[in-house]
Amino acid sequence: MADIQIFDTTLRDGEQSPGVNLNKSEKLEIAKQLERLGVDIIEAGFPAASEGDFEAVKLIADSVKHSSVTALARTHQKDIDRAYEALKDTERPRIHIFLATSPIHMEYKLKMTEEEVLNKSVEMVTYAKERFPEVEFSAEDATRSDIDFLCRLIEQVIDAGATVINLPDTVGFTTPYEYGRMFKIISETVPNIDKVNLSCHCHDDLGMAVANSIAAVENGATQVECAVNGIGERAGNAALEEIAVALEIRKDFYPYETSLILNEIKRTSDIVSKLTGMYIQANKAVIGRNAYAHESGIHQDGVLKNAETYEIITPELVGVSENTLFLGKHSGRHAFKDKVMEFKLDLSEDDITTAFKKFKLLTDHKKEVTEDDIYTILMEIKTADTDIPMYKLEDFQVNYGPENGTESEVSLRTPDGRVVSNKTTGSGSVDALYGTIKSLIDMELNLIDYQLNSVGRGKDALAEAHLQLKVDGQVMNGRGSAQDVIEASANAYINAVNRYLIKNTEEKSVSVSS
Ligand SMILES: CC(=O)SCCNC(=O)CCNC(=O)[C@H](O)C(C)(C)COP(=O)(O)OP(=O)(O)OC[C@H]1O[C@@H](n2cnc3c(N)ncnc32)[C@H](O)[C@@H]1OP(=O)(O)O
Ligand SMILES: CC(C)C(=O)C(=O)O
Ligand SMILES: [Mg+2]
Repeated sequence: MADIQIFDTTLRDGEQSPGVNLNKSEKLEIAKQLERLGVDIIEAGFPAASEGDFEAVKLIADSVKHSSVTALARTHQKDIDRAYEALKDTERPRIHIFLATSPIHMEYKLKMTEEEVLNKSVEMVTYAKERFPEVEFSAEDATRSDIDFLCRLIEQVIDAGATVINLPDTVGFTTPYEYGRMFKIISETVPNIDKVNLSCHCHDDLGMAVANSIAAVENGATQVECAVNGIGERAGNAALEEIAVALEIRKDFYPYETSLILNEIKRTSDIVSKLTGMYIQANKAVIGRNAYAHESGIHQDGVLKNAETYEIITPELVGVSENTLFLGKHSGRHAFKDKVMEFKLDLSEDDITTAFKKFKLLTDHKKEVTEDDIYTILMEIKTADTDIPMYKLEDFQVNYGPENGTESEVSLRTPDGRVVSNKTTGSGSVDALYGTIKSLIDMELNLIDYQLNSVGRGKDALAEAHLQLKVDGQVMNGRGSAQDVIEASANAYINAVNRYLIKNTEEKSVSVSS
């Protein structure tokens, strides 16, 4: 077993990032990639929070084989029962129970005394242990808790059957020295601490989540909780890729092994970024676009003479490669399939046929089809895997008119198979287009956020639009790509509406059958 267990919370704490809203198939794609990355534990969600979360955790638990799957629960029997229902068929189930231990959380949020928190924790760990072989207990807001109370509580929940004790820095308040000292005190004071794995869970409010996690490891933590691209509540969680690469590059200093397959990092980061719509800043450590670029003359000169003058991480280590050319206009299905299999996605023959058709269409317009383009196509196919009737863009036209406004005409196929059309005017191309689509859909639609990016470089790069749309009061993310920016924008808008239909149809069918 590796010295440090990697507990990935991208699908739970990561999904708590404002505006992130993944559906079941998107969560499954991310979970499978986390498994390929070699994470030890995947926190798949919070089953008691919603039917959608329950379904996603169950799907992941039933599909993932090489990582342990866990789910979050409050100290309520019904949360633990719900987690048990979702996880019971996975090979290595773990429950993750939490309760806050800081004075401010106990007094104002929970309205409980120290003794009540202690007794409830013991009671629920005991209850969970009758159902799960692995029980993780988190003392929420541990870094603002009284250390003597924390030690007393930890000792008792270990006696009740906890196998992992997590000490979260819930509000990103601590510093490396202070957090390390807390782990040291707990390791030296709690008499039965050697029976459990100690875990850290850091938030990045003061920009110290990764440094704090490493300080915890230096002081006895054997599990690190983190999220891909550092996503998570508020400023996010400690970034998995930064912790993994820091431990690897500085192994002279940190002699700890993890079971991560480092050259899967870039692929994992790309999937998470694409599906969550959370873009990665160019200068982000390890996976940012500029992380391996050398701009200034003296640096370029040094790198040409010896790359190690300015490069401590090689791009290959984390799977960053030149965005290589894919196949061309004259490629056949066999060669295409061979190349596509290199992405290691779980693709059916139907998926490959659909992807091949889209690839051929693209080669009609785009001179250079890259791996990124194909990846975008494959991700769209993988995550739109549903029989639920949806809206489809049939045709559109936008006529830019600076004086009388821009005119847009759109034809949509509705979920019940009709084709509806309308023409409206707006203040710009996207405004006009969205106004027309909105007029064709009988729901309350309000655009909250819209972003446009290019996939890859060059004038014929694919455009990728991401947006947030309030659909009948629920905030939905939408994503669309196309070679044309207007078409990508239309696809993203319709995608958000369709995601709403999928979410609500799935939730309805679950509550009818349960
Ligand atoms: C630090 C973290 O990341 S914690 C995880 C945060 N994640 C989430 O909250 C997931 C999304 N949440 C939800 O969907 C909802 O909040 C639910 C379904 C979990 C609960 O919804 P509701 O029942 O409507 O309660 P609401 O969210 O308003 O308030 C939370 C309640 O849980 C209580 N609570 C909070 N933490 C815990 C805990 N660990 N154990 C037991 N009760 C808790 C609060 O005190 C409050 O109780 P109250 O209603 O008696 O005042
Ligand atoms: C639920 C716990 C582990 C959490 O996310 C936090 O305290 O930040
Ligand atoms: Mg957290």
